[in-house]
Amino acid sequence: QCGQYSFALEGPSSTHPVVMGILNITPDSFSDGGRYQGLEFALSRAEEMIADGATMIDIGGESTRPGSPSVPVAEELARVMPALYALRTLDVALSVDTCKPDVMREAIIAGADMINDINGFRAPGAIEAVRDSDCGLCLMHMQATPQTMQLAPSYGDVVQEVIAFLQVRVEAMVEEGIARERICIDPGFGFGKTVEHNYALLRHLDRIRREVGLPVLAGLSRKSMIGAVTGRPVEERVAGSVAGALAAVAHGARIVRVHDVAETVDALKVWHAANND
Ligand SMILES: Cn1c(SCC(=O)Nc2ccccc2)nc2c(=O)[nH]c(N)nc21
Repeated sequence: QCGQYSFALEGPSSTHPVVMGILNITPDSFSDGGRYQGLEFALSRAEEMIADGATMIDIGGESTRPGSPSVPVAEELARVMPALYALRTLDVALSVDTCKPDVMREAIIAGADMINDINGFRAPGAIEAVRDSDCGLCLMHMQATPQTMQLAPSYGDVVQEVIAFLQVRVEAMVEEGIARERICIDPGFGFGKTVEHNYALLRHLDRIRREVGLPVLAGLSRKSMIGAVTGRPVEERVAGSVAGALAAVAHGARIVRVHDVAETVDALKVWHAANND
């Protein structure tokens, strides 16, 4: 199972970017109450995203909205693990979005193909939890914590500081025995950045890829950086998000994390046809 991460990045995806569909399983996505209906929903949503062309799915059990409270590990496991077991029968690479070493460990045992840690594997025990496996690891930049990151984001040179953070974290992981080719990097759009910071990072994504030397994952979908320039509320940000995904791929992203899979896949197909002979 873990090997599907590398497969997702090679094969047909070596020339085409990977579209990773977002599957939120936070309680409000169990809006109809029961966990079972939630699982039914998760499975049908995953099948829909695969049919629409997603080759990876990101399963997240903890909301990371600015100011959101942290979820106890038992609760996060109770949300993530049933979904992971339900989805691992599908022909798709599975990414689990968590910062907790205990959740990482269980997710890997259950066959997760990638661990997606918005905290850059900085929690005590996080690197140990993922070391003895071969699953992919997404290393994301965040300034401060979800509780404080949007209070007053500040940088001297945001691109240089994000590059430096990623380089230091990659070296720390390699030092602790993590194979470098398991890692993809992510500037963390919206995690302790102003709109201007986010667009500077997007414009210089290729420099980030070159200077850190690893595949880039970009997650702009429906975020406030899209809303800020379109004036659209979250549910009306599809066109802006698709444009953001194209821009990210044009600037070197290998994986784009999106809500609107069908629209993004179609746009990337046309983009590819227009830019590759
Ligand atoms: C788990 N996760 C998230 S959650 C935040 C989010 O989607 N907010 C949001 C969603 C919809 C509307 C407004 C904001 N963003 C990233 C990312 O950019 N990269 C990686 N690797 N993982 C990520």
